[in-house]
Amino acid sequence: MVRHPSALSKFEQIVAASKGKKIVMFLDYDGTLSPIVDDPDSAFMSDTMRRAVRSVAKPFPTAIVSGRCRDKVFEFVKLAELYYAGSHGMDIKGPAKASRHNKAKAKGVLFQPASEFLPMIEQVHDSLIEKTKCIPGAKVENNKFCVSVHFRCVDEKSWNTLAEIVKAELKEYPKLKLTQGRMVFEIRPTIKWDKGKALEFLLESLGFADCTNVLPVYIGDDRTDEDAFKVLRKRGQGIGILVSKYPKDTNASYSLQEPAEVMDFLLRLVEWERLSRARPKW
Ligand SMILES: O=P(O)(O)OC[C@H]1O[C@H](O[C@H]2O[C@H](CO)[C@@H](O)[C@H](O)[C@H]2O)[C@H](O)[C@@H](O)[C@@H]1O
Repeated sequence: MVRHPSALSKFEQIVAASKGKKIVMFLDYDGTLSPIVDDPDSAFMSDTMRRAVRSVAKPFPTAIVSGRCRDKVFEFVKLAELYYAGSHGMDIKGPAKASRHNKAKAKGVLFQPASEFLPMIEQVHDSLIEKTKCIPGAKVENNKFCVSVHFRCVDEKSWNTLAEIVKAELKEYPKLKLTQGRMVFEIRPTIKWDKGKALEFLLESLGFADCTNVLPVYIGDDRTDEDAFKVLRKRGQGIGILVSKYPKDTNASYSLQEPAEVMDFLLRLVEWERLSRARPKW
């Protein structure tokens, strides 16, 4: 498998592609801004990473796109000036306050294409809490429009049993589907909506629909981020960056090894923007 070039070593190539264009940043949370840890409730973001994200969001409109529910990812990130797309893009909200990025339409935008699924997701969540009690280490997380069933702390011998419990539950809900992330089963509505659609929705809300003068940059580590990388490829516009230590099959064009490198990349972008503003234009 090919290792995609490092977004740090190809930094000049990336910023050259942004000439005459507005960069819009899209950042996944787990595994991208915070390191992967055993307990999903302890996936804290460092203060230095928070400062880097805050700095990048000043010159560039910035969105967090996560599988987590929006409120929870906001509790971790704590930056009110950002856009948030929680539940794999099914819960989108813009900053309440006006900023220089948000044209009237994007300010306070709220979009929840799966709201009819709320009661069903609640039911599945409650039922899976009961049914997985017999599997030590299993953790069921309510992500509002989806449910995550974690097996990172489950003995490998019980992975199949847990998968069977989840699959059996889903048989009762044909309108829900099962996908897999990093040591987690993700239960989601079957609607045609994902992180890629959320990216397109946010670009449109920001006033960049059908524009050629925009360069979306999406950084993510998980399978669900591939939907966004695919959208960028299809548009022939934007930069997809996969966070991974190992070569993977991906639709991204560049890679970064871990959250520490993501932070370096964000800070380099901030510095490049500062210098390009200061440079005389003749
Ligand atoms: O789209 P993301 O922001 O990357 O969210 C995807 C899932 O991330 C979380 O789970 C993952 O990170 C946990 C903490 O490091 C880790 O324990 C778990 O094994 C990973 O799968 C989150 O808890 C899930 O709800 C998200 O769907």
